[in-house]
Amino acid sequence: MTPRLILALVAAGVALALPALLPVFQVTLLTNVAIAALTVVGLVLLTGVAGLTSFGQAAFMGVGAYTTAVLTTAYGWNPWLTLPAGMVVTAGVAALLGLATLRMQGHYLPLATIAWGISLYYVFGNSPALGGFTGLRGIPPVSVFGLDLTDPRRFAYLALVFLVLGIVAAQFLLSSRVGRAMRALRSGTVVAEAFGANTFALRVQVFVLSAVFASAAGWLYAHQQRFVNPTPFGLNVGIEYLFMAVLGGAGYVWGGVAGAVLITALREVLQNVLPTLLGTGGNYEVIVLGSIIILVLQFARRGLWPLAERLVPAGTPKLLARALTFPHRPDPLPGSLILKVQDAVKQFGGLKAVSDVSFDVKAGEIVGLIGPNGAGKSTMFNLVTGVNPATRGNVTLLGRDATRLPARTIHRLGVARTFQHVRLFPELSLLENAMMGGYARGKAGIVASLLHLERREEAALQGAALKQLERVGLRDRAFDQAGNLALGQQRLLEIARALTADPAFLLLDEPAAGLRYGEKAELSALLRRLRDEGVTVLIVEHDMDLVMNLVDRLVVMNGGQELAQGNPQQVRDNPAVREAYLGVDLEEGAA
Ligand SMILES: Nc1ncnc2c1ncn2[C@@H]1O[C@H](COP(=O)(O)OP(=O)(O)OP(=O)(O)O)[C@@H](O)[C@H]1O
Repeated sequence: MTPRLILALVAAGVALALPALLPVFQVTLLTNVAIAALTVVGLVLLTGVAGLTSFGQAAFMGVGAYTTAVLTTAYGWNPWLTLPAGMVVTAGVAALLGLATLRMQGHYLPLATIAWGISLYYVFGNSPALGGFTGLRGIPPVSVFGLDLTDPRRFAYLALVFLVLGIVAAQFLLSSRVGRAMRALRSGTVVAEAFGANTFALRVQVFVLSAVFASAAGWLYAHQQRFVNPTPFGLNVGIEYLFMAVLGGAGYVWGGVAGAVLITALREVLQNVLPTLLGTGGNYEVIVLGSIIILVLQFARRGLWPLAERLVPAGTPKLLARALTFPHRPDPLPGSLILKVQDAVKQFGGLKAVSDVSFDVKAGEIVGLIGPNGAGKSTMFNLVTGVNPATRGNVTLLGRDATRLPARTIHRLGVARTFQHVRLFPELSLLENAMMGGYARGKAGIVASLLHLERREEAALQGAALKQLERVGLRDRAFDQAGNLALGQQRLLEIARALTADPAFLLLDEPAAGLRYGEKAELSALLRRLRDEGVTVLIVEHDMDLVMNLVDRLVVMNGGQELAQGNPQQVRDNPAVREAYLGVDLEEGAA
C-alpha cells in the first residue's frame, strides 16, 4: 500500500459518498464533472501522452451523444446497445478523420482539428434528422436491472463508474508496451520507429481511442440531459476540454481529472461570486478563467498535477512475476555479411553528405566509422538505419536489401541503435526507457493493453530490460527517472535500450561522448563482451583512444567520401588520414 494508492482509495471513497450526501443541484454538478473528466482523460492520452493537440474532442462527444439520441428516439434501441453503437460510429468517424489528417506535422494538425471540430458542429446543427440547432428531445433514461436512472443521485453513480473504468483503462494502457510507444510519439517519430513501432498506425489508434472515451462521455451526457443540441459539442467547448487537460496536467491521467474538477468548480464559483462583485453585465468568469490558464502556463507548464504528485512520494513500483522469457534471436553465422553498403550517395539539395561510399561489416566484428566533424558519419548511420534513405546506391542488412526499408522494418531484421543526441524519455524510469527497446519483441495490441491482458509479455519485457540495465551498470537505478541521469549514464541507458531488442547488429553513435575515463573503459569492456556473445557492432566515435583500442576495423570518411579502410594500425599509418586528422594524435591510441 503506497501513500498514493491510499490517497486514490480515499478519493474514490469520497467520490462514492458524495452523490448520497450532496444536495441534488451539486450532485448534478458532480455528474457534469465526471462526464467532462472522462472526455478529458481521452484527451490526455491524445494530447499529453502522444503529443497530438486536438481542439475537436467535444465533437466526438457529440457523435456519441447524437448516435444514442437518434437510435433510442427514432428506432427504439435500448440505451445499453447504443453505447457500443455510438463508440463504433465515433471510432469510424475518428478513423476517417485521423487517416486524412494525422500525417500532418507541427501546427497543421491542431488547425485541422479546429476545422473538423467546426464542421461536425454544423453537421449536427444543419441535419434535420438530428433536429437541427433545436436538437432532439425525449431521449429515454438508462436503466440498470430494470431500475430507471432518472434520479440524479443514481445517475451520478453511473457516471462515476464510467469515469473509474476510463481512468483504470488509461492507466493500464500507459503502463504497457503500446502506451510507452504512444508516449514516444510526443518527441517525434524517430525513436518509436527505430524500435519497430509503426508511428502512423499508433497515432491513428490513440486518436480513435481518445474519441471513443469522448463518445462514452457523450452517451452519458445524452442520457443525463435526455436532450441533445449542438451547443455542448462546439469548438469553444473543445477548447475548454483542452484547458482542463492543460491546467490539470495534460501528461497525467489524474491531471485530466483534476483539471475537469477545477475548471468546472471554478466556473461555478465565479458565476456565483463575480456578478455580486462586478455586476451582471459581462461574462467576467471567462476572463478570470482565461487569466488563470495563462498563469498556469507561465509557472507550471506541465500543469498542476505534477506539483501535487511531489507532495506524495511514489512507492517503488513492483516488478511483475516472470513466467515467460523471450527467445534469443539466432546468431548470424560467424564471418557472414551483416552490412554491405555499396556506392551509397546521400544528397541534401546541392550538398553531397555521403558520396559513393562502400564498406561492409561481418558478423562478430566491431567496426569503427570515424572522420572529422561533418564527414558524413551520422548521415551514413541514418542511411543504414532507414531514417533517411540513400539517394543512390544499395544497403544490404542481414541478407536483405534494406535500401528503401523504413526504420521499423530494418529494426525488426535485428538492428538496434543509439543516437548522437540522446533521445530518452526523461520523465519515464530507466526501466521503462529500456523496455521501449523491446517493443518489437512483444505482440500485445491496444485492446490487450487497455485490459492488462498482456502482463506475461510485460513481465518478460521487464526481465529483458533489467538484464540489460544490469549489463551497463544501471540496475540499481532502474526506478529513477531517466532525466535525472548524467549525460554519460544516459548514453549507457540508450545502449541498454538498444540491447533489450536483442539485436544481431548494434549501431552506436558517439556512445563515449560525456563518459568519464572509468566509464569509457567499462564501455569498451562491455562492447568486447557483446562481440564475444555474437553481437556485431558499428560505432561512430570521436574518442580515438577508445576506438583504436577497441575496433577490429575502421572505415574513415572525410567530406562525405571514403578516405580509408583497414585495421587500426593501417589507418593510423595512412598519410591521407593523418592529414584529415591534422592536430589529432592518432598515436594516442597505440598504447
Ligand atoms: N538533414 C540534413 N539536411 C541538410 N544537410 C545535412 C543534413 N544532415 C546532415 N547534413 C550535412 O551533411 C554533412 C555531414 O553531416 P553529418 O552529421 O553526417 O556529419 P558527421 O560526420 O556525423 O559529423 P559530426 O561528427 O559533427 O556529427 C554536414 O555538412 C551536414 O551539415
